[in-house]
Amino acid sequence: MLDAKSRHATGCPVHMDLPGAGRLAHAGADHPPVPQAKIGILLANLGTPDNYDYWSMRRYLNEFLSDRRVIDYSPWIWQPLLQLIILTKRPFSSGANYKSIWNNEQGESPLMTITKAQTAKITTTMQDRFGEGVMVDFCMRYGNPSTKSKVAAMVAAGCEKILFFPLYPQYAGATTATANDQFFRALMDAKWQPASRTVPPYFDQPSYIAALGESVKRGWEAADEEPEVLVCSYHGVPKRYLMEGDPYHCQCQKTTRLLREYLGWDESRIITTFQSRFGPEEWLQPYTVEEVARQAEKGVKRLAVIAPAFSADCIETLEEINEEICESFEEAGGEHFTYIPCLNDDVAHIAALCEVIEANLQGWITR
Ligand SMILES: C=CC1=C(C)c2cc3[nH]c(cc4nc(cc5[nH]c(cc1n2)c(C)c5CCC(=O)O)C(CCC(=O)O)=C4C)c(C)c3C=C
Ligand SMILES: [Fe+2]
Ligand SMILES: [Fe+2]
Repeated sequence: MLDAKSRHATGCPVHMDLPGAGRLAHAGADHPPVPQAKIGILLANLGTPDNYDYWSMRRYLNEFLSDRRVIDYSPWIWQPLLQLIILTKRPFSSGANYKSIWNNEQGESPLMTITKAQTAKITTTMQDRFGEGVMVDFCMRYGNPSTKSKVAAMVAAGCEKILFFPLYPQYAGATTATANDQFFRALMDAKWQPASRTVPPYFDQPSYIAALGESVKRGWEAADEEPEVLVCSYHGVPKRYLMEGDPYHCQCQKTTRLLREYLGWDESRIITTFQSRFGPEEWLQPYTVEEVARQAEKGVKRLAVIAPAFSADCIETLEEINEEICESFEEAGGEHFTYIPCLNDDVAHIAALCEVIEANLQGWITR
């Protein structure tokens, strides 16, 4: 009869160091199942409501706007304002905006549909390169699928290493850092904690800039008449965050410069602006909605907007840029407004993201 130690050794793939399929689960009364070792690549985006009704919107906005990386006021002051005023009104107005862009066929928001498409394509590329030992999935910082549930699923599937990739080209505390915080919180629950890495911002990756540049060229070709000015509209943050050391503003400015250099344009044709201001504080300037009106007042008739901070089209691009910002330009005398879509699951974008992933897998796996 085997004693406990040798029973463990007979079945446990880690202990026995069995190669390949030999690692498949041994389970018994005296040992948990141990799956084949894998590397997990977990993509992360911001999150989106499950639906556009009041309660779905309220749940989502509550989680989002209670995050102190997003709004850093003292909870003693902020929470009463949020719970009693903002969350009684905003779920209705934001819900109506979401309804206008909803993917009714799949019953989800565009951000969800696009993130799924990106994940499917990245999975194919990564498994072609590295085989079945690599597992790709996505999670959201707010709402579903939660970061916690996806980290738990990767650990249960045998991921002994996880590469966590927040899909924001530019770093911001309100996006990249809070996604990473949530990832590390999820790891706190793991008995067997995987080795983990987070992917740094990739705004200066040449293949990302080239993908943006090619999408601008396509936008120029598709426009009825060639636009005179390109506005690079980034999601805003309070100006105070820049003054307190957040590099987001600088990385946005540099993205525009690299894009301009890629296109070979001079500075008069391309502008950096910031959108989606929220609350009474000053945010990064110039505000997109005001700048497009100023351009029209200066005589610009044909203007294009691109949103390089978003890896996928979402409420902020499909609704805010295409409607509110377009209206502001046209009301001030502008005639042709072109919105250049986000890179989404475009071939060049997927190739750029896979290049970033592969660079960050160095030392863990090679082709
Ligand atoms: C209130 C403060 C906010 C900060 C700071 C902020 C930063 C920030 N956000 C993104 C990307 C996205 N934001 C999205 C939606 C969204 N953002 C805020 C507020 C702040 N964002 C709100 C209240 C909402 C919800 C919609 C609304 O009620 O207006 C989304 C879209 C999600 C979707 O479902 O489509 C994205 C993506 C970045 C990149 C950023 C700072 C760098
Ligand atoms: Fe936002
Ligand atoms: Fe700067």
